[in-house]
This record gives sequence, structure tokens and C-alpha cells, in this order.
Amino acid sequence: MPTEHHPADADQAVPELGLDMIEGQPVTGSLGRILPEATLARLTQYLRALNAMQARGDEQTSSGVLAAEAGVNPAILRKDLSLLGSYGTRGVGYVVMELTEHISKAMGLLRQWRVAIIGAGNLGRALSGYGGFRSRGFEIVALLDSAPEVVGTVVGDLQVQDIADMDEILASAEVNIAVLSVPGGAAQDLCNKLVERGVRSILSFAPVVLQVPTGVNLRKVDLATELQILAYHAQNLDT
Ligand SMILES: NC(=O)c1ccc[n+]([C@@H]2O[C@H](COP(=O)([O-])OP(=O)(O)OC[C@H]3O[C@@H](n4cnc5c(N)ncnc54)[C@H](O)[C@@H]3O)[C@@H](O)[C@H]2O)c1
Repeated sequence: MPTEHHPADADQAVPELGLDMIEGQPVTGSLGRILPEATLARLTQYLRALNAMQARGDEQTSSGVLAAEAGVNPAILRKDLSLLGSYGTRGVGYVVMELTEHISKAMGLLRQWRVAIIGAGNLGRALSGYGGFRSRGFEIVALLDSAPEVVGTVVGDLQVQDIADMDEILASAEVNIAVLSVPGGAAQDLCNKLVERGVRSILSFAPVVLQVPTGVNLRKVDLATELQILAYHAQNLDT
């Protein structure tokens, strides 16, 4: 079992953690390496578990407890945290607040991200009405649509704006992340326009493959794919 050091000790042992999050660029670890996608996904699980610990007043935790609450193997957790230059202390473990801040900093979550949702249909309206983004550092600052009957309607504290005014809206609202919740046929054109206007982080729900140039981060959410994978596993359980 690897020795664990307190994060405060780690700061002394590793004076320059080298954590950096450049807008639109992948997160890099203590050695300046890009963190693996799987590690990034697990870091969000650690944060969720740490937030739950904070909510119930736990001040310290161990890699074993954190791993169990995050649903991850403890050895993998220690390896992930070592990529951030973060170490606990054997017998003491991690200070919950410090580790939360450490992971949040590495992931670029100590700043507020300004999100525009393009497409104010069923999905766009549901997303913009969800209160859980703001507390995690993502503020929905604009909701845009092209349909005349949708533009001007109100969702929560946002009024749907006309996509024709996208340029001014992106600039004035200082948008740095865009969410595409439009039909597949409209997605690539909108994606191109967003990139042309300097948006370098795009999350798409559209059921199409989108092309973006180097330097733009595109992520896709596809519940249908997840369901199909579940169906495959369910079928194997039945046989
Ligand atoms: N990835 C997933 O898991 C998932 C789940 C549900 C829906 N979807 C996809 O998300 C998208 C939205 O689904 P929905 O149910 O909200 O559809 P919807 O028809 O209710 O809403 C789409 C909205 O996009 C607007 N729109 C169309 N073209 C536009 C353009 N060029 N500019 C701006 N707005 C435009 C429409 O006016 C409409 O309000 C669809 O592509 C759907 O397939 C994905």
C-alpha cells in the first residue's frame, strides 16, 4: 500500500503542483500531462462523494472511505490523486475541504463557467430549469432558439432569445460553454457558428456526429447509446 501524506505536507514536498486548466483545453496533472478521460470522470465522482461528506460535517476521510463512497477501487483512487500531486497522510488521510479544493482547482471548477443553451425545446428547457448546475460552477446565462413561437417565452429566470442575435448574445453574456439541444440537422451548422465566434467548449445532445477543429472540445451525451449498452448487458444476464 503506498504511503499517504497529508495534502499540506504534499505542498511542501511538491512546491509546484503544476495544475492548470486553460479554458477549452484538457486538464493537465502535476507533471504537465493531460489527465486520462477515465481519471477525469472519476475525479467528478470523488468530488460528489466529498461534497456529501462536507454536507454531513466530516472533516477528514481516508482513501478507503472515499473510494467506497465514490464506488471506485482504493488503489485507483490513490493513483488518480497522485496524478494531481495530491497525497494524504497514512493514518490521517485527507482533509475533506482541502481535497475538494484541490480537485476542483485541477478541473477548473473554482471559476464560474457561463453556459448558453441552444435549442429551447423539451430538453433545452429542462436543462435550463435544472438548479444543480449553478452550485457546481455552471451558470446558464442564455437560452436561444429559432422558432418564433418559442423566442420570447420564459423558462425560469431566462427569456428565450432569438438565434439570429447569437453573435451579440454570446459576446455580451460572455459565454464560454455552449450546449446544443437542437435537432440533428441543425447541429453542425450551429456548431460551426459557435466555433467561429470563439466558443471552444461544446456539449452536444444532438444524435449526429459533429466535426470540430483542433483546439475545440466537443463532448456528446447520448442516452440512447447508454440504453443500448444496458440492453446488451441485460440480454447477457438473461442467457
Ligand atoms: N442525447 C440524448 O440523450 C438526448 C435525449 C433527448 C433528446 N436528444 C436530442 O436533443 C435534441 C433536442 O430534443 P428535444 O426533445 O428538446 O427537441 P425539441 O424539438 O423539443 O426542441 C428542439 C428545439 O430546437 C430548436 N431549433 C431547431 N433548429 C434550430 C436552430 N437552427 N437554432 C436554434 N434553435 C433551433 C427548435 O425550435 C426547438 O425548440 C434532439 O436532437 C434530440 O434528438 C438527445
